Amino acid sequence: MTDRRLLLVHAHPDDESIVTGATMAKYAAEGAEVTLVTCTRGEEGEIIPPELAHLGSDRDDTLGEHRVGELDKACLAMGVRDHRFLGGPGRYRDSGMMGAAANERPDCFWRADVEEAAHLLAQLIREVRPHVVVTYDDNGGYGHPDHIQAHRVAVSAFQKAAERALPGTPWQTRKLYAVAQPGSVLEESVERLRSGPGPFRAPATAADIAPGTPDRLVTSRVDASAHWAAKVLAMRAHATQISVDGELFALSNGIAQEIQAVEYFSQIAGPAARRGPNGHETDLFA
Ligand SMILES: CC(=O)N[C@H]1[C@@H](O[C@@H]2[C@H](O)[C@H](O)[C@@H](O)[C@H](O)[C@H]2O)O[C@H](CO)[C@@H](O)[C@@H]1O
Ligand SMILES: [Zn+2]
Repeated sequence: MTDRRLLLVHAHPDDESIVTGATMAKYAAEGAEVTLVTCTRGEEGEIIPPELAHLGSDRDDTLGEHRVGELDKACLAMGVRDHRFLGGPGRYRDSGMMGAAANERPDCFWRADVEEAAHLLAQLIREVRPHVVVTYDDNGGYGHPDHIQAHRVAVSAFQKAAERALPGTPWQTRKLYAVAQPGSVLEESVERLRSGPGPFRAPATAADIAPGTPDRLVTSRVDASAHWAAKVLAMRAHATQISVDGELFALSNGIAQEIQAVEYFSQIAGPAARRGPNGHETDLFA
């Protein structure tokens, strides 16, 4: 086992590539052990290529299995060799966007027992013994129920894994982070996209992309520029969810976004980050 082990908790197959793909590729390339935990198989996703529309939850309902294959290709592109589905493939189903009928399904992640799911994740954490765990902020980044639930489960599991009361060998992960999108970075990106959206729709405001993270809460800036190409390949693997054109991409909503190889994080728990001259730490393992 190396002395740098990173575990990431993501909600759907595509999130890992979109928001942490460059960071995962960087650390994997540098010899760290990178474990990806995905909470659902993305069964309720929209489908971009018309020829795959039949996979949808309102038709064959086989999009989940298809996205498992997309995720395998994305992991290959990032050099990530350890991937798990929380509770095993299909244990928790994609809940759909907030307010969707799929939120009411008893098997959806949004209706999961958080402590039961956290116990499953804590067992994974004790097996992997990561130095760093990455998840989302308490709004799930943009309010998607599965992202919010992933945050809740990850925070609870981070604590449970270290509890001595639980049977097994405790493991105290050193640092816990949330993925961040600094508001200032988002605004600058939207300015560029408004005049150059490529083949996609220009965002009217930053809110069209994400609420953004207050800059003061952003602790870490990982520059994985050398791994930008790996991130692009990983994003292209998620062809039902993501369209890529040069340095731009769009989800099924068609709104242009930039493919960034500098990825940001907010530390949630662990020893305070040592900040560099621009106010950020640059290595999650520091
Ligand atoms: C990045 C992410 O979390 N994608 C989720 C999300 O997909 C969005 C959803 O279908 C929305 O309706 C679209 O407008 C948007 O373009 C999509 O990115 O929610 C899906 C359903 O829960 C999920 O499968 C997908 O991975
Ligand atoms: Zn998602």
